[in-house]
Amino acid sequence: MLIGVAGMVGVGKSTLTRALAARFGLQLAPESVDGENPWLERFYEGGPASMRRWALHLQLHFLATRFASMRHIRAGGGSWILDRTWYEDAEVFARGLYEEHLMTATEWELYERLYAELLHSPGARPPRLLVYLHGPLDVVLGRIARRGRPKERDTDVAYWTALHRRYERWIAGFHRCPVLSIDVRDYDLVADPDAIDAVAARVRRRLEPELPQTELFAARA
Ligand SMILES: Nc1ncnc2c1ncn2[C@@H]1O[C@H](COP(=O)(O)OP(=O)(O)O)[C@@H](O)[C@H]1O
Ligand SMILES: Nc1ncnc2c1ncn2[C@H]1C[C@H](O)[C@@H](COP(=O)(O)O)O1
Repeated sequence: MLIGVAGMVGVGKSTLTRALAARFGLQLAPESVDGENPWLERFYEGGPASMRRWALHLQLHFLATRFASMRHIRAGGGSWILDRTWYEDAEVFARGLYEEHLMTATEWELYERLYAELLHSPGARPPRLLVYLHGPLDVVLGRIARRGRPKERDTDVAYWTALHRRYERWIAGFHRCPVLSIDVRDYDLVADPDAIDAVAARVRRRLEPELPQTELFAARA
């Protein structure tokens, strides 16, 4: 059993992923952002020139890390929740960098070839459900600012605006697994941790038709 949580940077994925993992007793697969990602700081640190310089390195890092994590998950079995999916890496971020001329056509072709191969791996079986978090750009920008990762705070708003638009387009055409879309203005886990109950109930309702003998949730519902 695998649930993916998807959405724009800063929208609230990690916060919700942790809360759902605790609520349902799922194992959590976090993203590779801090210590073990040597490319992210370099990517952000000098505006478009740095992005161009480090885009392919960063994309290969995320792709390799995400698929390594999926191999580990599939090998171990059990019930998992993912903080972001490989679909977003490739279809939102990497494609966006290419279309905005921050990756060359040759780099994109190489990346795409590798991604197409990885999609055939057992790790790439789609999640049972994708929980898609969305909210207006100003809400998301406010959260990025408040979270306070320095390099993100200093990144031009144009980058976030384009990414936000890409996310909206991407989810509109996403059909690889069932999607539960949640407007992040509907709950506030920071001010009210009990708000997880309502969100968890929505997730459970979406999963139940597919899990008649509930392999998950029964004990904790
Ligand atoms: N439901 C929520 N209501 C209000 N603030 C939230 C909510 N979820 C997350 N936040 C805050 O927004 C910021 C970004 O959340 P985070 O979970 O790190 O987002 P993501 O993983 O999508 O980048 C954090 O400061 C977090 O405390
Ligand atoms: N595939 C990616 N390409 C570029 N940047 C990425 C990718 N995946 C994640 N990121 C960045 C965006 C944020 O700065 C951090 C963490 O993302 P978040 O949505 O806050 O969990 O990594």
